[in-house]
Amino acid sequence: MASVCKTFSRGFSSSAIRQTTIKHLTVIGGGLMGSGIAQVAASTGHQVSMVDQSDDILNKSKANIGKSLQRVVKKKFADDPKGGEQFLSETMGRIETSTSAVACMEKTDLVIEAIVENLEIKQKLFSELDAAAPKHTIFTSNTSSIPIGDIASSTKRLDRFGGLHFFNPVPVMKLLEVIRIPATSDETFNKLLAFGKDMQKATVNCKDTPGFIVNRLLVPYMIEAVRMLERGDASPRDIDTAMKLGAGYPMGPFELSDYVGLDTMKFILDGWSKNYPENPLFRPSPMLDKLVGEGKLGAKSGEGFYSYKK
Ligand SMILES: CCCCCCCCCCCCCC(=O)CC(=O)SCCNC(=O)CCNC(=O)[C@H](O)C(C)(C)COP(=O)(O)OP(=O)(O)OC[C@H]1O[C@@H](n2cnc3c(N)ncnc32)[C@H](O)[C@@H]1OP(=O)(O)O
Ligand SMILES: NC(=O)C1=CN([C@@H]2O[C@H](COP(=O)(O)OP(=O)(O)OC[C@H]3O[C@@H](n4cnc5c(N)ncnc54)[C@H](O)[C@@H]3O)[C@@H](O)[C@H]2O)C=CC1
Repeated sequence: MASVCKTFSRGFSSSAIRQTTIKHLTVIGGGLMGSGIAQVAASTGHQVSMVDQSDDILNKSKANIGKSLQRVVKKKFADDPKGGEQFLSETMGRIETSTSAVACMEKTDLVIEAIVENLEIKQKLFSELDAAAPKHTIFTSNTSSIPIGDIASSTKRLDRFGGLHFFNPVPVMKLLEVIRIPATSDETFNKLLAFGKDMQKATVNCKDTPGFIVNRLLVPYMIEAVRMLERGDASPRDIDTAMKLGAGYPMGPFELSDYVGLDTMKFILDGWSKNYPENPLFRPSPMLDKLVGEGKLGAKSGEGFYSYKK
């Protein structure tokens, strides 16, 4: 059921054959991830409703999308400023904002949830959406660490539920992990894979196992970096330099922590510590608790392991 998408601009597969019939999606959460997902969805021709808790937050999200799109335009339309302007205004024009997720359900084919990493809050949201959304609407979560099955259990549409795990920054990172729970139908899973292709991401399939693929490997590494600092083995700067120059990572673990957000890291650690109390890897981190307690959440708050204040 492929259809030709005529709205793409140059550099974004103007002749691409759309893989799915997902035309409208609702992205819930306009933070780091939600704004990136909304941006890429709109720039690949989808109509997007982006939802958050207040118009203030949504205005900031739209401003961030505008800045990120400028970077894309600078690169992709270096020799075509008019084309760049058109791409930017068409993309922004496909994004509408709302403070009510329920109000967006009527017209939506796909929900991507990217709110705070807390099971109870995600379940409450999805149970409300389940009552409001049309039968065909597929629900997904972008959770980093919560089992998709636990989130889906708050709904009656387990066959139309899956995980779409994007990576930060979404406009740059090429990977999308597509997760199925045992009840996810083949039809739903195939639609999610096809949607990933429409988003111009490379997809990998994964069962609903803790951390999926990337975070199963990344989280222990990040935890050990913080433990090294807590033990006084080395400074954040030296650990970051070592991993960049010695292991070829684009960012060291402390730069990446600040980029991901220390509040999100704490939600992940606390959640896994509750779910796997026997695993010493997930014991609380006094340093992380202190920083988050002081409101030092990383780049987004101006300070984390490093300072970003100008
Ligand atoms: C004991 C306690 C421990 C706590 C335990 C918990 C641990 C939890 C950890 C797990 C976290 C889970 C998060 C998750 O679920 C999954 C993730 O997303 S993990 C993060 C994955 N991301 C990365 O690893 C990013 C690595 N970094 C990079 O790739 C680069 O540094 C980055 C692209 C961010 C920036 O590149 P850099 O060269 O440094 O800077 P430039 O500014 O020059 O950018 C390069 C290039 O990219 C373009 N660009 C950058 N950002 C954007 C953007 N937002 N929008 C659009 N374009 C962007 C920029 O314009 C440049 O383009 P050029 O054409 O090259 O000029
Ligand atoms: N930060 C990262 O690098 C990555 C995060 N994730 C996951 O994505 C999700 C979002 O993370 P971030 O974007 O980093 O968080 P964030 O803190 O930047 O943004 C979350 C947004 O959700 C909004 N929100 C909270 N509750 C809401 C509700 N009930 N309804 C509507 N909006 C609500 C907040 O106002 C905030 O704007 C989390 O599940 C996280 O684990 C996944 C991949 C990478």
